Amino acid sequence: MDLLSIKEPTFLKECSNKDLEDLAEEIRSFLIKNLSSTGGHLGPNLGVVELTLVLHQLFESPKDKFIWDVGHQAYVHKILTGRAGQFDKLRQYQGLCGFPKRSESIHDVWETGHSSTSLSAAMGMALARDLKGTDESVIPVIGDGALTGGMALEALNHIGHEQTDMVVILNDNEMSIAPNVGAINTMLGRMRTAGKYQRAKDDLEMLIKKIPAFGGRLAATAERVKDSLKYLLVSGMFFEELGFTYLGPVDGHDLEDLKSNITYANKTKGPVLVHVITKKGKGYAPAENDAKGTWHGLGPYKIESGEVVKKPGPPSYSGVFANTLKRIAKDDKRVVAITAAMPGGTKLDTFAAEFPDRMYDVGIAEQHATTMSAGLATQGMKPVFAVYSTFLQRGYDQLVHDVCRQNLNVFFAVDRAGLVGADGETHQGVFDISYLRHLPNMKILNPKDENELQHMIYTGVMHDDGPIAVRYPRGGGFGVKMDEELKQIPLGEWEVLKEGSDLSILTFGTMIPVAMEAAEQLEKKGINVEIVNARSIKPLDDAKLTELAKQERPVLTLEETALLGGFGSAVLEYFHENHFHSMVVERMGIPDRYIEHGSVPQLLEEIGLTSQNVASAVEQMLPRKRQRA
Ligand SMILES: Cc1ncc(C[n+]2csc(CCOP(=O)(O)OP(=O)(O)O)c2C)c(N)n1
Ligand SMILES: CC(=O)[C@@H](O)[C@H](O)COP(=O)(O)O
Ligand SMILES: [Mg+2]
Repeated sequence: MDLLSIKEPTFLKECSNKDLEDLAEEIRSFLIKNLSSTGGHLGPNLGVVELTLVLHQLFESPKDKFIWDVGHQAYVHKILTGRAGQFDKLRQYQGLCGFPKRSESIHDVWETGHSSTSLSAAMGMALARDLKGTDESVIPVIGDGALTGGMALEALNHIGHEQTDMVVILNDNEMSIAPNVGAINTMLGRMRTAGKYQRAKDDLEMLIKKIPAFGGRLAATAERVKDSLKYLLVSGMFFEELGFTYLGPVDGHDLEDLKSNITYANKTKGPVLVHVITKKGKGYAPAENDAKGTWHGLGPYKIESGEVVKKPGPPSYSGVFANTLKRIAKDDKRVVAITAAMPGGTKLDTFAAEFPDRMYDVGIAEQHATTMSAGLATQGMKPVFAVYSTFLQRGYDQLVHDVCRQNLNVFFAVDRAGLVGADGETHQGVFDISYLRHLPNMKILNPKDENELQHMIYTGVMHDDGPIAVRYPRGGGFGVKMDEELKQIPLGEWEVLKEGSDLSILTFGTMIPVAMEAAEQLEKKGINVEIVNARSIKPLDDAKLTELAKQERPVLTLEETALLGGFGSAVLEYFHENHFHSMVVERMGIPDRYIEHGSVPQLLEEIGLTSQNVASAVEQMLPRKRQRA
């Protein structure tokens, strides 16, 4: 079948299992071929081909609602709902989103990207259904990794209590990005190997019903026998105890097993959890045999060899972070590294290789990681929580209530700070300055390159006056020379990169090269601007700001972060609070909207964070300054 001809999934109703098997093969070839050029989340999607086909055959999307947790595994769903033709632009500027997107299709009823939200959203939809008296099915699909997220457990607790009709599909492939971790994963392991519990339970109930009723005593005893047998048949009846009917383990690549169990689940009152066992990367050997998580999400690759196309270049910021932390941890025994299910992305897996007892992967549990770090700090340890900017949002109250308010020495290595590109709206790391800066006791540093990063990592570890965050972008540095000796970067001290008297551009990190280019363009017009590396976001460099104010020097702030509450806001606040009311200040940064997927250069162009725009902003400011003179 030509996948590009699919407009709606209704054709699946007429498909035999053989048709579905053929379709599964086509979909796998389509994914392997297309993603070899575009990149994307190949492993997760290869694992859910049969599951997605069965779901769309048994249910009526969008009346029946599929909620894909994280949503990185929704490519098959997108193919079956008429979007195969858009995969050549997957995760590209103005192309197909890598996650469910309600503006893309009526079949995308819930947007995801961050983990562990599906059960809560599903509960909301199910309660609305019951209040409206409609009869659609609500089917969240959550992975074993996403199940380690606290939100998922909060939702299970509530759903089980309310006994709300819902079919929860637990897609268990024993993998998060890396191999899954935690006690729940271990429990699932026991369930994965246990027999077909549900059948045994039904048979048992049938048997008990046949026992002649010699009065309640025998029946009551039989009931107790059945309940105790549960614990024999399936270890850790975690879900049943929470009020779910547990079905499983189900072979997630066997169409009949999937159909019979999901059909049974949909006919069962109350919440049902179908424990589906899948193989991540199914059907493509390099992805199937992926022990580390390389094939979870990746760039282009060579199909035949499975060789990932590596772009040569300087070391990644994440790599510099991890290497520097290893160097410090050798002598500083206080250092403990923490990740929330991102050992590979943060490169803490390399730290764990050297210090296996001093790196903790807590699962997709940023809230727990943040407060556990606070606990470690109370005991004189130096916790270093490496976390993507966007995922640290998940631990906001823990940042406020546990870390900053108690002024504890926690070091946040905020990775993927700034635009990340292909992952789009849900992953852009553009809010951390806004959500960290206003917290009393928090300090924030941002390096101009990988050499300054290594010094800031050292500064972060040595800092012993409360919490500190060092933020750095996704990808590689500039290939600058790395100093031999590590030194501390003084907080509240900026660095003049280029002298100039007409106007000062205050900027940091990835925007410095943009400012430098703008300065060159302006010099050709006889305009001489100063460029300042405002590497200390909090505290600001008060002396420098006062000097600029006394000179009544116009100031342009430039940042690859949200304008609202960002660095430019801090500068404005400073001038206002110190009554420098005549200062001319303009700010350039991320506007008050969500930035979709695309390459970072394309997104910067769309937003207007380009050297040309910086140069024209400066030119427009200067006459104003002259007017004031
Ligand atoms: C709050 C949050 N933290 C971390 C991530 C990064 N992340 C994306 S997918 C993933 C693993 C998901 O594992 P699982 O749910 O089992 O899905 P699978 O990839 O195995 O299909 C992680 C940690 C995220 N998306 N959201
Ligand atoms: C879906 C998800 O959240 C992760 O797979 C994320 O896409 C990883 O991002 P990096 O590729 O920047 O590590
Ligand atoms: Mg998984």
